[in-house]
Amino acid sequence: MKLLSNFAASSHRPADLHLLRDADIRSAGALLAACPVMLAEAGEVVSDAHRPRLTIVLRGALALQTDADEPGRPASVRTKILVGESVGEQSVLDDEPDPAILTALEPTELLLVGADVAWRLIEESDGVARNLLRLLSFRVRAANVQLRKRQKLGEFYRQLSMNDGLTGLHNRAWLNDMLPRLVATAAQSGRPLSVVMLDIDHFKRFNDRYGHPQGDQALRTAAQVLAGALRPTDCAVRYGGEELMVLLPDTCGSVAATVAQRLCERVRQAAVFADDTALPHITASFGVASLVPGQDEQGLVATADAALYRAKAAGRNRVEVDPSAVASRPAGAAAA
Ligand SMILES: Nc1nc2c(ncn2[C@@H]2O[C@H](COP(=O)(O)OP(=O)(O)OP(=O)(O)O)[C@@H](O)[C@H]2O)c(=O)[nH]1
Repeated sequence: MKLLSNFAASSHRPADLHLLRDADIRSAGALLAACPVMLAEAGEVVSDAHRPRLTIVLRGALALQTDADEPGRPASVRTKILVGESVGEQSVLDDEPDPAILTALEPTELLLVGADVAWRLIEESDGVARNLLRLLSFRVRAANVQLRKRQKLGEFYRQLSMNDGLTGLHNRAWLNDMLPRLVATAAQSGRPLSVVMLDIDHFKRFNDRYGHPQGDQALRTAAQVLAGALRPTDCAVRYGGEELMVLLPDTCGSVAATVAQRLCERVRQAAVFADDTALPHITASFGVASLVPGQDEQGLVATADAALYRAKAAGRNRVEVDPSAVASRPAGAAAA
C-alpha cells in the first residue's frame, strides 16, 4: 500500500464514514485527523495479521474473506466492504488481530485507524459507540442466519448420505450406525430384536433378460413393498446389491417370522412396471433371526444371512427361520 496523506489533508470528510453517522463529527474528525490514508492496488491484500485496527474504505471496494468462507472462493463473490464502510471493529474490541483477509477489488483508498484511536472514538463519542453496537448486532444476526443455513444443509447432506439413492431405503452406512445401538438397547432392556434378510431370486437372470434399468425397477418395487408393509418403528435397509434387510425392534422371532411371510407374499404379488410395461413378477427369499444373549450385531446379521442361504438352497421364494428366532419370545412371556 502507498501512503497518500493523513485524513485531515485528504479530500474525504468525516461525515462520509458510516461509523460517524449522527456522531459529534467535529471531535471525531479531530481524532481521525492524523490517521493515514493509503492507496491499495487492485488485488492487493491490505489486512494486518499482527495488529488490531479499523480499516475504512474511502474510495473503491474491498473483498472480505473470513475463516468461515470456503477456501478458494473468488474475491468477486465474497462479502464486499464499500465506500464509507469499515471492517475490523471486533478485532479492536477484543484486542486480537483480525484473521480475515481483505483484498482490494480495484484501486482503493483506505483510512487506517489504530486500536488506540478507535478506542478514543468509542470513549469520547456516544454516537460512534451506538453505531458500533448496531453494526456488531447486525453482523451477529447475519452470522446466525448463515450458521442456521449451514446446519440445515449439513442435516440435508447427512440424510442424503444415509439413504440409498435407488430405493430410498436406509443404506449400509445408516445400518452400521444404527444396528449396534439397537443391539445395545435390546441387550440392556431385555426386549427382543429381530432382523429379516431378503434377497431377490434369480436377479441376475432378470437383469440379463429384461435389462439393468428394469432390474432397478424390480428392486424399487421390492423396496416399496417393504416400506409400505412395516410399522413406523421398523426399518428397511438396502444391505447391498439386491439384498435388503428389515430391522424389527421389540419384535420376537415368531412375530418376525409372520412379518417375513407377509413380505414374501407381497413381493410375490407386487406388479413390476417399467415404462408402463408390466414385467414378470419377482420373488425373494427370506432369512429371519433374533438376537440371543451375548450376541453382537455381526453375529445377528450372520445368523439371518445363513437362514437366507438355507431359503435359497431349499428352492427360493420362501422364509427360513433361524432357531434363535423360534426360541425368541415376546418380552415378559414366561420361558417354557
Ligand atoms: N438392476 C440392478 N441389478 C443389481 C443391482 N445390484 C446388484 N444387482 C444384480 O443382482 C444380481 C445378483 O446375482 P446373483 O448374486 O448371482 O444372485 P441371483 O441371480 O439373484 O441368484 P440367487 O440369489 O441365487 O437367487 C447381479 O447380476 C447384480 O448385477 C442394482 O442396483 N440394480
